[in-house]
Amino acid sequence: MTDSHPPPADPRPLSPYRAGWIHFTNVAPILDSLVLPPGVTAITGVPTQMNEALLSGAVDIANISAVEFIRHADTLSALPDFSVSVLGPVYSVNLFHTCALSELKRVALTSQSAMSVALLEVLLLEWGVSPTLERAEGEAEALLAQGFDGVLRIGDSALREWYGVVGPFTEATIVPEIPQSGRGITVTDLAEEWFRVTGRPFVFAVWAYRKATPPPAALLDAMRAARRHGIGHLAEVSERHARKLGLPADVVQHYLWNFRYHLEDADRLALNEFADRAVPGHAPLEFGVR
Ligand SMILES: C=C(O[C@@H]1C=C(C(=O)O)C=C[C@H]1O)C(=O)O
Repeated sequence: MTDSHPPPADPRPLSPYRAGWIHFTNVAPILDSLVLPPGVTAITGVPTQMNEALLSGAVDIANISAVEFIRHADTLSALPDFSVSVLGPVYSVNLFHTCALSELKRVALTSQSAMSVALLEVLLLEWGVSPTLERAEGEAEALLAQGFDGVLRIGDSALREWYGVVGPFTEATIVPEIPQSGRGITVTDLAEEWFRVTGRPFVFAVWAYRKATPPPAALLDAMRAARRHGIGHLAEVSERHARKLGLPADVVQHYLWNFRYHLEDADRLALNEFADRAVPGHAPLEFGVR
């Protein structure tokens, strides 16, 4: 008699399972109330750090820049129903500039983001310009004063800087017309530009995992419960983050309810269109476990 056991019915690894979360405010409605199931651990960081953590194998699943999912579509799968997308403006992926878009010569890039840089490259083709692109950290306004004519910023600091340049205002001001300039600086929202060019949503992040290590069902259940709770308590989430960001709660609440946290057909079509433009020859995009 050998001491062999039948293989487990569910081949997904039970533990330890490692997650990497980009914990910008825009993911707060999913992550703030997430209770990790036993056997799952999580680290946090900015998009480029979580992209690297997933690709190097330091974590098994992460919400990563969608362009890295596209570039590594041969080894990565994405959850079929989670995303950070918008239809139209996003407010936190901004090009701050002091000249017309068609006259850009020198643009500072953020080193926190892969997705916004890839989106900017697609849009530069549309605008018919090819400025030099350099990584440079710091406040947009300071970099513009140092000789850059465009500065790309994302996430919480971009949201705060946008408000600082074009504010103060209330939610009532954003909806009919997004305030776009102040103090000699224009703010171009890259997701709004993508919508103007394609008429589609823009998918910034997906929850991707290496095909060999799909997430346990308990983690997916916990993520869906956390998302239901977060979206159901958006006013509280917004107030908490507004205090941290130093922004009015109604502006933060508008920022958050504007996101599409469920990846739907329109988002997949948009992701495929972006993939074909930004990463020609990419492997087919695969959406895995439910
Ligand atoms: C829209 C944003 O979304 C984030 C932007 C990402 C990127 O630019 O690589 C990655 C994940 C998203 O959560 C933002 O932070 O401003």
